[in-house]
Amino acid sequence: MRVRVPATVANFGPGFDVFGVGIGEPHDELRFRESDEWSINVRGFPVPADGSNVAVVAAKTLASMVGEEVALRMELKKGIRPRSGLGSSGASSLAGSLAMAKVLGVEDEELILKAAMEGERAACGSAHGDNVVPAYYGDFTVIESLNPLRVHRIPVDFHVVVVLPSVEIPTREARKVLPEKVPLKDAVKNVALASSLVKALQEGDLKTVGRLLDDRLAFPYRRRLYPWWETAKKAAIEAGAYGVSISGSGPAVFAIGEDVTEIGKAIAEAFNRMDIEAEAYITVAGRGFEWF
Ligand SMILES: Nc1ncnc2c1ncn2[C@@H]1O[C@H](COP(=O)(O)OP(=O)(O)OP(=O)(O)O)[C@@H](O)[C@H]1O
Ligand SMILES: N[C@@H](CCO)C(=O)O
Repeated sequence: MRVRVPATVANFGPGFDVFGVGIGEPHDELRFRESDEWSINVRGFPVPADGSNVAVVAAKTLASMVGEEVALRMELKKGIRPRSGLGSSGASSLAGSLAMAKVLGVEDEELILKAAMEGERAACGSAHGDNVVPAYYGDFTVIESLNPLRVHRIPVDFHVVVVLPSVEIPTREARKVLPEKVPLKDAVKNVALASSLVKALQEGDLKTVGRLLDDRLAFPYRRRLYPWWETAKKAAIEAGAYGVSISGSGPAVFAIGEDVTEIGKAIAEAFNRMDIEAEAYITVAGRGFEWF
C-alpha cells in the first residue's frame, strides 16, 4: 500500500498556525505494510531511517491511541526538503499516521490528525496543525481549535509558485524567535488581514488575496532570518505578483499572480543574483493526500 502526501504552505500570510493549503508539488510518498518488526528506509532527501523518523513517530502514536500493538515496514520517498517551510515533517507525519490508520482500519479524522501532530511535535517541539490538516483535507483550511479539533475548509484550485532557496530554517529555531505577546494594534491588523483574506478566497478574488499576504504576528520577528526577503519580494512584484509571502516558517517563498511561471523565474533569478541557488515549483494550491 502507498500514500502520497503533498507539501503545504502554512500561515499563508496573516494566518499564523491557523491557515494552510496543500500544493501539487513537491510531495512525500510512503509505501508500507504490516510487519513483525518496525523498519523504515529512506530515499530522496536525508532524514533519519530509524524510530526518530516522524512517519514512525506518528504511526506508533496512532497505534497506541487505539491500544494496538502493530509494526510497519515503511519505505519513504522523501520528496519535500526538510527545513524548507513546505511542511516536510508534516507530510511525513501525516503519511505515517495514515499508513497505520489504513492497516488498523481507523477512520477517526481527529485521531489521525492528532497522531500526525505528534510527529510535528517530535520534529520541532510543537504540535502545530497547519501542515498536516491542509495536507489531509486538500482544501485551504482554517483551524478554529485543536482541542477539540475544529477545521473550516475552503475548496480552492489556483496556480501558485513556490521558490525554495538553498538555505535551511529549522521550524524549531523560527519559533524560538517569536514573542510571548504582540502589540494590540498588530493583533487587530492580523484580524483584519486574515478575515478579509478568507472572504476574498471564498469569492475567488486572488488579486485581493495577494494584497492581504501580510503578517504582524510572526514575520516582523522572523524578518532577520530572511536577509534576502526585500530583494525576492521586489522581484515578485515587478514580475506581476498579486502578492508574495513566506511559506510556513520559511525559507520557501510563495507568490500568486497572472503568470506564476514568470514570477517564479524572477524570484529565482533574484536569489541567484544574491549567490543563493533556488528551485521554483510552478504548481497549484488545493491538493491533499492520495492513496495510490
Ligand atoms: N520524515 C521526516 N521528514 C522531515 N523531517 C524529519 C523526518 N523525520 C525526522 N525529521 C526531522 O525533523 C526535523 C525537521 O524539522 P523542521 O520542522 O525544522 O523541518 P520541516 O518540517 O522540514 O520544516 P518545514 O515545515 O519548514 O518544511 C529535522 O531535524 C528532520 O531531520
Ligand atoms: N505555523 C508554523 C509553521 C508551519 O510550517 C510556524 O510558522 O512556526
